[in-house]
Amino acid sequence: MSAYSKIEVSAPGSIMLMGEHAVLFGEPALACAVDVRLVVTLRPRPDRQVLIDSALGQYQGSLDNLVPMPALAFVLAVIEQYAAQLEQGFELSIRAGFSHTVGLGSSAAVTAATTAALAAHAGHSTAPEDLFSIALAAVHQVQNGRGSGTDLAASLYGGVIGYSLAPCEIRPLSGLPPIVLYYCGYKMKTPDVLALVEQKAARQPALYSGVYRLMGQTTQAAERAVCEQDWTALGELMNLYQGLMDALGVCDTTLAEMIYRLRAEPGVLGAKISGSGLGDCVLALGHVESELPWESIPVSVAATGVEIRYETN
Ligand SMILES: C[C@@](O)(CCO)CC(=O)[O-]
Repeated sequence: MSAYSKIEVSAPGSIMLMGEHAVLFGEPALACAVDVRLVVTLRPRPDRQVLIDSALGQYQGSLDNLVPMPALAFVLAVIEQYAAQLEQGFELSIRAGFSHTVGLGSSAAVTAATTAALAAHAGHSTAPEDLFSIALAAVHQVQNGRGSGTDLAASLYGGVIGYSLAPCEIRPLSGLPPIVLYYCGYKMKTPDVLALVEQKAARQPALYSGVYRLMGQTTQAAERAVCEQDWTALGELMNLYQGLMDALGVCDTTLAEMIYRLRAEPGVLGAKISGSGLGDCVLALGHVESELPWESIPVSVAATGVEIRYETN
């Protein structure tokens, strides 16, 4: 029997500040954990049953026979990583303090929190570097090998990070000035956007490589700006990166309108798409005074990543 009656893991949401797309081609990225959290609670069971209760659906299965359910794909992919090593099943309850439709990294947060809960239940290391490789394998399983893991790293480690995929490097950075996220009202799934960009890149491979290299140089300069707390430079680099995302083909009329409207605000230092593009969110650095017609989400950086609490009775 387990020595605990409950394991509670909370993981923060996250946003991509820079490095979108290019990070998948070896360039650096910048991301941060944000102050909205998702909580996964695991209660061990005496048998090998797996019960999941979440806003995305209810699930009932067994560690020996995990039936796919698309709405819970990330959670089930993590469970699959541990199933053979677990003696006892469990009940999992998932509660998010933020919507999974806006670009706050809810898939990364649920993957990070579930990985930590199952590692704890299996008696494995819960050090972020150990959780990271398992969580990334689960993401790759769901997304056919696609996904940089930038948002996962931000959710697991917390704070502001510089990130590179291969070799994997997570660099903790200092704080950020105010950020506001605006949701455009629709989004396209990241793997679908990546597939579109892949098609375009296949027609102009040399030019796309050049754009990814420039994106990498821009992100490196942005990481220096964050280290030096030079927010004017960071804002300019965000605008530059946005131009490169437009060149890749992931901007559209609504996102462009939002970006130019935000840049006209006196308190805004820079504005760009956050995430894969073709919908979802625009990120503005600085203060926005005017009422704008899009859902706004003020963001503050979450200093802590995944937190694990055991309860005994
Ligand atoms: C487009 C992309 O770079 C960011 C999506 O938030 C994909 C990834 O990093 O996995």
